[in-house]
Amino acid sequence: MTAPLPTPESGRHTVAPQSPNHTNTAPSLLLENLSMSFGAKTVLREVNLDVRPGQFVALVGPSGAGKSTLLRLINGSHSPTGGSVTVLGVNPATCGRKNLRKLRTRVGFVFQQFGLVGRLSAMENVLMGTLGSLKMPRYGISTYPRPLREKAVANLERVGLADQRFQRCDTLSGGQQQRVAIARTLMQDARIVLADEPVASLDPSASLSVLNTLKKVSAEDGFTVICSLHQVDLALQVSDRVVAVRDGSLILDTPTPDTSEAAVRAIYEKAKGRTA
Ligand SMILES: Nc1ncnc2c1ncn2[C@@H]1O[C@H](COP(=O)(O)OP(=O)(O)OP(=O)(O)O)[C@@H](O)[C@H]1O
Repeated sequence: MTAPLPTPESGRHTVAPQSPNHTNTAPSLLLENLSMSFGAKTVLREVNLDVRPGQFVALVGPSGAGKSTLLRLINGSHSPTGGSVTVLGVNPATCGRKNLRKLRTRVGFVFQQFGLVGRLSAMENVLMGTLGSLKMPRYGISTYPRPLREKAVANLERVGLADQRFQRCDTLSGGQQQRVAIARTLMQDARIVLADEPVASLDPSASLSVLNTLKKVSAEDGFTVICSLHQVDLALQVSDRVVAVRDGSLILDTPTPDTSEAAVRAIYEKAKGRTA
């Protein structure tokens, strides 16, 4: 059953589709009139967005549109020059260092370049996802508490890599490495995962496999995903909702079933036309 859509307020992109089981919960992410400038350059303009728990949002838009900046604002790596970000009920720009550290344990990040330690095994990289919650640094798998080791194996199983757990990460394929990075994020029990072009360096088949893995585990655990992607076909295959940014403005916010590949591709074509 599809949840009814709220009536959009005039002039604002507001709540789009909601996860059917989470219709009355607080948003995972709320952006209100969010603006960002670097010096004289305005990169984001008055962005409004309300994302409910469990949604998989594909963030699309041409190069330079402001997608990574948006993810960095959500993560608290940048402070906005206007408006506000509320993530899991917390404003990362004003919550203070201690609360920001706490918030980041509940916000996972998946990067284009995986962010793994190549000379370490898949298992140890996954265990490193728990370091934020441990008091002491750890050296080697056996120095992690047993329940965490069991959880790491379970998470590697969930992403289809239990058999490769002792393999060095730099000997895994790109798609496998990104699935290790997802398993590492699962160790945090994150409630929201920000993925910045997670499949940009992978071939189409590995890209689909990684995104399907992310979708599967997010559905199992009920966490929210905000995933920037340039591959329009993949964005439409895996997301519940498509949000497009162009020149720093949010220009499309729609349930995925209500849009088409042509409509999303047109956003890129128009940008190309302007710079041609
Ligand atoms: N720290 C910074 N200082 C100055 N300008 C910045 C900074 N970070 C980003 N920008 C500028 O902001 C604009 C948006 O960049 P951003 O990386 O957010 O775009 P994007 O949509 O993620 O692009 P891509 O798809 O190519 O990754 C670009 O013009 C970029 O040069």
